[in-house]
Amino acid sequence: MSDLTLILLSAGSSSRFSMDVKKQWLRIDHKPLWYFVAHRLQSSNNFSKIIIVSSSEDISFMKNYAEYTFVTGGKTRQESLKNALVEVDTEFVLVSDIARACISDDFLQRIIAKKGSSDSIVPYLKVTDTIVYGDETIDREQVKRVQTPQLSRTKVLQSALNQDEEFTDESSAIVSNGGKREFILGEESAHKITYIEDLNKIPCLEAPSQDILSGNGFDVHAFDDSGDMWLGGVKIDSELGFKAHSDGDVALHSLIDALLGAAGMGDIGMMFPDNDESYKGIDSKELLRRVVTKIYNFGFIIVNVDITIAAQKPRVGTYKQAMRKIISEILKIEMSRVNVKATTTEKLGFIGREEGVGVYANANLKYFNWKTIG
Ligand SMILES: Nc1ccn([C@@H]2O[C@H](COP(=O)(O)OP(=O)(O)OP(=O)(O)O)[C@@H](O)[C@H]2O)c(=O)n1
Ligand SMILES: C[C@](O)(CO)[C@H](O)COP(=O)(O)O
Repeated sequence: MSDLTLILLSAGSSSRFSMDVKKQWLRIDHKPLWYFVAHRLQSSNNFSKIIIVSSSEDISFMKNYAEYTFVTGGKTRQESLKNALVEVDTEFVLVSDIARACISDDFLQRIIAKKGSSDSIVPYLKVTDTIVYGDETIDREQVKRVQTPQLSRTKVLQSALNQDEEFTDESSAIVSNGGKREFILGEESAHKITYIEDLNKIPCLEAPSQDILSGNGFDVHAFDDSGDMWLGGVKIDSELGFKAHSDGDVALHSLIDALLGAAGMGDIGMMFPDNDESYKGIDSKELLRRVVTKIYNFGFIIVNVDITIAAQKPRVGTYKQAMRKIISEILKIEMSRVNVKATTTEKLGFIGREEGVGVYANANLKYFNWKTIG
């Protein structure tokens, strides 16, 4: 049984990366970056457990990829780490930023070989530029650029993080609590992705797959006379509305399912349960906006969508352009990539009997190609 647990910190908000996609979700071929890193480190060593710390929203999607121990993070890196340490039952713990994507096997082995020789084993890089602090040029030989992974005695780290102070790395907390740290030479390829430009500074990342990911949706709503009729994001001139927990926009619901299907993110009912009062009467454009934000955050772009409205009534021909316009604005794609079709069912079935409307939708996604920027 291994005496070492790996914690990967992935609960940051990626704000300095300044893109719609969070850096954790950039694709390396088909793998999200967080999974690429976990998989890479996992194959280098026999860890007792691998703990991934992330936001609860991310964790629900992360579970699609692999069976790690997932822990919900906190407001700061340190809070996230404290949450994860609760799950650690080994003598030693290796902690790394998920954003250090290209840690080499040789580097990892050098750190692990030092296990037990100090409370904290810390990789660093030397500084080669002149360093000015305020107005004073300081001795650069005394300056170290601290990296991760850092290897700590679990109990020492737990106690160090109980101090009433915020630390930016494990070793600083340990030293401030009276523990010892030992520095070892780090490596350039363990550089942290903070800004988009950092992607050019690390060597091991393959371009994202350019496969098309396709999803479909289908939804039906019955007519009722309780409210306005909304279809494809547009108010329809009708004395009837749709029976629903939300505003009943059956076309947008079908489209949401198509988008979630293409992304592998479940379905509309999982995301917006119809027993949740906060969604009562909600504008479905708002639901679509939330889904689109997630789609982009999780590293996808939307290629095109196609919607077929099966309705004996209302006639939707005159509304199709308006639907395409509003949908393209919400999806942040060209209007030419949004198609809306309508058909009757030749008076057959529940649609033909004018009891309600059914909508089929299709969506195609691709991974965001980060190789083309930066
Ligand atoms: N509340 C937080 C904040 C950060 N981290 C993690 O700590 C590491 C170092 O943080 P950084 O690279 O700065 O990531 P972000 O916090 O996401 O970036 P930013 O500050 O630009 O928002 C990252 O792996 C990040 O996911 C974390 O687990 N929990
Ligand atoms: C731990 C760390 O990676 C060492 O350099 C760094 O301090 C964390 O980055 P952050 O930007 O302060 O979260």
